[in-house]
Amino acid sequence: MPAPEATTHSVPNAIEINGLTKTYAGSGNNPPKQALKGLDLAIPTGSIFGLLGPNGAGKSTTINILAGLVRKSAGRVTIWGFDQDVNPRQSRAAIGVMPQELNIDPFLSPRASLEVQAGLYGVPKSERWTDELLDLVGLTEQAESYSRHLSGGMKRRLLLAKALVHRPQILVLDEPTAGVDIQLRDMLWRNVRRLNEQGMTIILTTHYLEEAEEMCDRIAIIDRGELILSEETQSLLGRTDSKTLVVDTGDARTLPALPEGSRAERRADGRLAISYAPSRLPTDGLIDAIRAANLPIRDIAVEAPDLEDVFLRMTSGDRAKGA
Ligand SMILES: Nc1ncnc2c1ncn2[C@@H]1O[C@H](COP(=O)(O)OP(=O)(O)OP(=O)(O)O)[C@@H](O)[C@H]1O
Repeated sequence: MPAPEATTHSVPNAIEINGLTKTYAGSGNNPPKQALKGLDLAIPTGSIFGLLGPNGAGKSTTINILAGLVRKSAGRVTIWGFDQDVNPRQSRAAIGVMPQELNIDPFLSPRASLEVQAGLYGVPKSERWTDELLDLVGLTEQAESYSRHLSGGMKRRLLLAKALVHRPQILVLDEPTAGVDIQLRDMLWRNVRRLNEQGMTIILTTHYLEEAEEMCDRIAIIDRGELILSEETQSLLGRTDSKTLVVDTGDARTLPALPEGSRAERRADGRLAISYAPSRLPTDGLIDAIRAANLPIRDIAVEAPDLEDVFLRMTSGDRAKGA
């Protein structure tokens, strides 16, 4: 169990990372690799926090340092108010990590795996919640089977349960839905939301930007070992100040005269697409212009930018092109 002091106090930031640096030693022909270059990051208590970045950005390195699996080269990591270097036991007790790899002992049953894990964290028998955990992740029926007989999805469920044995305040999920089916994904997100509602801070990495947009209230983007931004998801999506008004004008194909600052084109399906900056041009001004051009409006929709647009603009791809 977490140390008593870890359970009774609350902190504004579940995790604080300051000047975090990691250089992996080189080997053979490979030079040393600086994976993190002085990362600063605060993860507010109670959030569902998305850590995003292109391949090789340093996400796994960050998570593995939080989990105590990789040693940082420099910097400070505070977990639930406990400095990892000063109070390693308490900081470890406050966090549970569901790793990417399916690292499960094939000869233990799910129940035994959870009991062993609880033992590793020093959870007294009277405080274990093995049955509840098995139920939570839908493994009650398989509780006594050999883990090697579990499907990939079931192994992932078991990893989630293992991350929770010591009732951590913070749950970290590293690419939890990579390659999983929709059913498992839904189970995972239902549980994540429920745990978050009960007060648990959730940190996840994902390659699925739609998923981050849907699940996370706050998102940090890192790239090449540096923080690019850390913002509320909504404000991040508002950053691009660009929307597209899409109008079905039936058979009419002319382009209307539009206010300055907007741009119209016909899409392959014949619909009129007008891109504009909502902060400068109100949508109804565009609709007036379409009416003034005597174009029928059969259907109308406004497309807002999604996280993918923001992400591509903020990370290496576009920055390298000078965008
Ligand atoms: N054990 C290691 N030894 C040497 N270099 C490493 C090691 N682990 C990671 N790296 C390098 O550090 C950089 C950051 O890797 P990391 O796995 O943290 O990125 P990531 O953002 O998680 O990427 P991905 O999305 O591909 O998992 C990469 O350039 C990677 O090649």
